[in-house]
Order: sequence, then structure tokens, then C-alpha cells
Amino acid sequence: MAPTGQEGKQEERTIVISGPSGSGKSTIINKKLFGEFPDKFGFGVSHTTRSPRAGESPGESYHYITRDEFEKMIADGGFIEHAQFGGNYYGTSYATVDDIARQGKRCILDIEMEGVKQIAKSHLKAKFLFLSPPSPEVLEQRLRGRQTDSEEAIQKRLTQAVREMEFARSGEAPHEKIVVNDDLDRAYEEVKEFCLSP
Ligand SMILES: Nc1ncnc2c1ncn2[C@@H]1O[C@H](COP(=O)(O)OP(=O)(O)OP(=O)(O)O)[C@@H](O)[C@H]1O
Repeated sequence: MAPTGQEGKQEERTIVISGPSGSGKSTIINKKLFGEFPDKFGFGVSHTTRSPRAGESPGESYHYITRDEFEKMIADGGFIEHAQFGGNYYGTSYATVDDIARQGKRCILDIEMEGVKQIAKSHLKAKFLFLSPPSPEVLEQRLRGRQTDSEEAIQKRLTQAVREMEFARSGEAPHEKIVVNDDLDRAYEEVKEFCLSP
């Protein structure tokens, strides 16, 4: 039977973008995708127990909550994924994702590797894209070029990047697509196509 258009809108799968620090997630998602489609997509803001840094705004960079509040949300099953880094909790709540869907927008999440594994096992309907730097050498140049990280932070990010790149290419990873961010405009076109398709 031909579709009538009255079947009810199929809920769009949440888009989960992952990739090493410095692979270009902020550049491609925040600047380019949200720049071109300000109303179509909504960014799933994480919760954290860490304190806001200068220049960060609550509800935009993170939702800032206390450890007690975070632990209560864990106990209530409020998180799709959560983890601890550097003594602080970080997580993505079901409520955040639901709010974006209610606004009629497609949710985009920027999630690190352990979170990706948890989402893949959760009830969230999601599709996964991995944004890869062309090589660890180019990643190192870009991390140095953006001048936001100490030498120690750069070395840590590089070690973690190699792990993530190996995971993304392993059979264990849930990624439907790997985009190599060599040429920015080309990489953006690939990410955009992924985000616009069901
Ligand atoms: N295709 C590209 N060619 C050259 N430089 C790029 C390209 N894509 C991104 N960059 C630069 O690489 C640096 C890292 O990019 P960006 O900050 O977007 O990474 P990120 O994945 O969001 O990192 P983090 O997870 O640490 O926030 C930036 O200085 C950005 O301008």
C-alpha cells in the first residue's frame, strides 16, 4: 500500500558523534552544522558535577548539578550514559534528549568512547558517526595549533586518540560511518548528509 503521509511521524534517531579531542567535532557541529541549520538540530547538553569555567554558561556548556543530585539521577535511571573523569561526573540524561525531540528538533550528542558503548546498549534509538583525524601526526599539529592545551594535556589526548581510533575501526564499535576530517569542507558535507538522512 502506498504511504498516505498519515502514518505519524517516525521519530528520528538521535545522532551520536564521537571522535578524539581535536578531531574537529566542535568546528563541524557547533560552527558549521548549527550555523547552516539553526532550527533543525538541537545539541544535547550534558550534566556535570564540575564547576563552570570562565566563559561557560549554565544550560549551554553544561547543566551544573551537585554530586548528590547527580547520584540521585543515576539511581532514578535518569542517565542514558554517565562516567567519571578527573573526579567529576558527566552524563547525558533521557530528559535532555526528550526535550529536544519535543521541540521538533533532531538531537545531536557529542559523546566520548565509554559513553558511546553505554548508549549502544541503552534503549535510545541512535545512529553513530565517528569523526577521525587523518592521522595522529595531523591531530598533534591541530591540538598545538588551537593553543588551548598544555603539553601534558596534548600527550594525554594523543594517547587516548589512538585508543579511540582503534576502537572505531574494530568490530565492537557501533559506528555506521567514519568520516576522516582531512579537508574540512568535504568532511562537513559527509557529516551533514549523515545528519540529514534517517
Ligand atoms: N579539516 C581541518 N583542517 C585543519 N584544521 C582543522 C580541521 N578541522 C578542525 N581543525 C582545527 O583543529 C582544531 C581542533 O578542532 P576542534 O576544536 O573542533 O576539535 P574537537 O573535536 O571539538 O575537540 P574537543 O573534543 O577537545 O573539544 C581547531 O583549531 C580547528 O580549527
